Amino acid sequence: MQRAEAARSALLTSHPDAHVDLLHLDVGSAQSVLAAAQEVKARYNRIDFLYLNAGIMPNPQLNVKAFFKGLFSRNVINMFATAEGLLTQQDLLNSDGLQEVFATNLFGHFLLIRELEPLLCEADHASRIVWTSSSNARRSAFSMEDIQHRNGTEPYSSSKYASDMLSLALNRDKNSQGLFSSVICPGLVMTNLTYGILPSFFWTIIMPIMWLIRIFTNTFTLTPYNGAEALHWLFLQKPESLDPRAKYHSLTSGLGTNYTQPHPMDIDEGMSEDLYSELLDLEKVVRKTLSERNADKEANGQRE
Ligand SMILES: NC(=O)C1=CN([C@@H]2O[C@H](COP(=O)(O)OP(=O)(O)OC[C@H]3O[C@@H](n4cnc5c(N)ncnc54)[C@H](OP(=O)(O)O)[C@@H]3O)[C@@H](O)[C@H]2O)C=CC1
Ligand SMILES: CC(C)=CCC[C@@H](C)[C@H]1CC[C@H]2C3=C(CC[C@]12C)[C@@]1(C)CCC(=O)[C@@H](C)[C@@H]1CC3
Repeated sequence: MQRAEAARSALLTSHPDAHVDLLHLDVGSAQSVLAAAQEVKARYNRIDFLYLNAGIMPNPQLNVKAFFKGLFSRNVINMFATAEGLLTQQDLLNSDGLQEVFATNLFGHFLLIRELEPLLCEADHASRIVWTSSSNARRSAFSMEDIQHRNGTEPYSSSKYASDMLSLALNRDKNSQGLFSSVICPGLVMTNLTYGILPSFFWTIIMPIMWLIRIFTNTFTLTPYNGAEALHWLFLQKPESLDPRAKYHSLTSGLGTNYTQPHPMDIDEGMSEDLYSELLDLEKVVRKTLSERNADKEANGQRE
C-alpha cells in the first residue's frame, strides 16, 4: 500500500479538494476480489466509473529473428503497432488453479464486475467500465476451447482479446440496466511492463529511434500521460454515443500531440456471448472451491 499512499498524496497535492480512498485488491486472487468488493459495497452505494487497468505480461520473450525479418518487410508498421509475432510469455497457475495471466487480466476483473453489479447496474444512473486492452489482442491467439490459454504461448494477447469480447457482451446484456463498457489501448508506454521485455537502459539508448518510429505509427505514446489520453477522452463522452465494437486508441503524433481514435475490433457477437457463458460457469466453480476451502479452514481452526 506504500505506493498507493504516495499516489494518494500526489493527487491531494494537485487537487486538495479531492477525496481519495484506498483499498487493497489483488485481481489475481478470487478471495481478494470478493473481500475488496464487500468493502466497496460497504463504503459506497454507487459507482460512476470503474477503470480495469491492472494487467501483467510475465516472462516475456522477444523473438529477435522475427523482429529483424519484420523490420525489412512491408508489415513493419503493423509490427511496431501490434508486436504481432514478436512476443511469447511463460504462464503459471495461480492459487485458485487458474492460469495467472487469464486470472489477472480478465477473470479477476470479471468477478469484480459480477460482485459490484448492484452498484453498477442502476437503471436511473449510467455507470461506466473502461478496460485497458491492447493492440496486441489477436483473434488467432484466443481459443474458445482453451479460454485460459493453458496450451499456448501468447496468454497476454489471448487475455486482451478476451477482454475485448467481454466488453461487447457486457454492453449487449447490461446497457438496458445503465451499465456501459469500453475498451482502450494506451499504445506503447514505458512502464514496468515494457521494462520486463527489454532492460530500461536499452530503451533509453533507443529512445531517439522510438521518437522516429512514432512519426510513422503514432502508437508509440511512450509516457503514461500520453497513454492515458483515451481514458480521459472516454471520461468526457456520453456513453450512448460510444461504439461498443470499437477500441479507443491513445495516439501521439510526431509533434507530440495527443489524440484518441476508434478502431473496429475483430470480434463477433456469437463468440463474445459464448465467452460470457463460459465465464459464468467458471465463476460458479471458483466460488464453490473457495467456499469449500474456507469451510475446511474453519473446521480445522475449530479443531485446534
Ligand atoms: N505498457 C504498455 O506499453 C501497454 C500496457 N497495456 C496495459 O496497460 C495496463 C497497465 O500496465 P502498465 O502500466 O504498462 O504495466 P505496469 O507493470 O507498470 O503496471 C501494471 C499495473 O497493474 C497492477 N497489477 C498487476 N497485477 C495486479 C494484481 N494481481 N492485482 C492488482 N493490480 C495488479 C499493478 O499494480 P501494483 O503497482 O500494485 O503492482 C500496476 O498498477 C495493463 O493492463 C497492460 O496490459 C496495454 C498496452 C500497452
Ligand atoms: C523500437 C525498437 C527499435 C525495438 C523494440 C522492439 C520490441 C521490443 C517492441 C516493438 C513493438 C513493441 C510493442 C510492445 C512491446 C515492445 C515491442 C514488442 C507491446 C506488446 C507492449 C504491450 C502492449 O500491450 C502492446 C500494445 C505493445 C505493442 C508494441
